[in-house]
Amino acid sequence: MDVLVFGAGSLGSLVGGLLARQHRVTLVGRAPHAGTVAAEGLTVDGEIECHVDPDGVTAVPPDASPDLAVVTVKAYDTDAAAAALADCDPGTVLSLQNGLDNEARLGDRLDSPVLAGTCTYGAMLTEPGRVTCTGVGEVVLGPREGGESAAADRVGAAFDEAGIETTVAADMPRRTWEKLAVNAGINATTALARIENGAVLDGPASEVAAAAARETARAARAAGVDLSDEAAVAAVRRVAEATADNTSSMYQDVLAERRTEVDAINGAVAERIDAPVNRTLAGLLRAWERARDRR
Ligand SMILES: NC(=O)C1=CN([C@@H]2O[C@H](COP(=O)(O)OP(=O)(O)OC[C@H]3O[C@@H](n4cnc5c(N)ncnc54)[C@H](OP(=O)(O)O)[C@@H]3O)[C@@H](O)[C@H]2O)C=CC1
Ligand SMILES: CC(C)(CO)C(=O)C(=O)O
Repeated sequence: MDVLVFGAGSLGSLVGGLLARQHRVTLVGRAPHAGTVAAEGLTVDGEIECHVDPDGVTAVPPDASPDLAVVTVKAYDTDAAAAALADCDPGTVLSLQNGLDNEARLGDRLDSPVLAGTCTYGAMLTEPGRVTCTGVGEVVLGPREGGESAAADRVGAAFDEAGIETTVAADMPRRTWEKLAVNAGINATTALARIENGAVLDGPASEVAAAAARETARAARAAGVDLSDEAAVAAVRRVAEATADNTSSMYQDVLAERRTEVDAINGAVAERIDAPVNRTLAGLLRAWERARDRR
């Protein structure tokens, strides 16, 4: 399969690197990483080790016509990704991003079928040309509106062939909302309290995380998706246990003084229903981002 990964930072480099063991892959990322990949290849280390030779570029090549485009930019860059992909008319598009509405935004702007995906692999770009796999997880993908499709089966088979743990699912709307509940519960709570994921399992942070997850489940049900409060809270606890020592991506963003994905996570919940916990978490993170922008 001819695969173009749009947004070759941490996750895109890991997924693209693993896919390159079996497929022709182009990583679209930033300098100097893209140049190093083009000149010297990409090294994957950590829980998976390999060295592969994908193409590395800083823009979608004018003659690109990929069978699959995997979108791995941060949620706030999704519209720009869609604009950049419009000209190359990918056979299928797959979002592996966190947050709500990424697939809808891509679908609104592209003619290609857009698949939803969730990913529990952990990735960290450590230097140009090198990405560390910090956790082997699973990719779950399927049609964004649910059900089955030949495109989802093809992409699932291609990921499988490359040795990526993959499930093709017919219930992506529920799974996307469940992942949102996990991120709504863990990310902002850990970023604001400056704690590792495991600290939401008990103590003062646990009720904040559970309340944010319950509100997310309520927003899911308002959108016609069957996600119970109990399932959402159980998912937060399961992930917090499995990633107890992790610094969540939002906490990492705050530590590095980077913009966060709060708008697509807690903000997306608070936009849909009256959700005081998510509204407060989003408000505090946005206040921090505003102060950061002014520094
Ligand atoms: N890292 C992880 O382990 C996991 C991440 N995710 C999700 O995956 C998504 C990506 O996360 P992550 O990989 O950590 O983020 P990164 O910031 O590491 O990667 C995104 C990359 O895309 C680049 N990019 C953005 N716009 C363009 C463009 N127009 N052209 C070329 N490159 C571009 C960014 O560059 P720049 O920063 O210069 O804009 C950055 O290098 C997020 O939604 C995250 O929540 C999900 C599961 C695990
Ligand atoms: C699952 C979790 C919470 C792992 O840290 C994550 O997706 C993130 O940090 O963004």
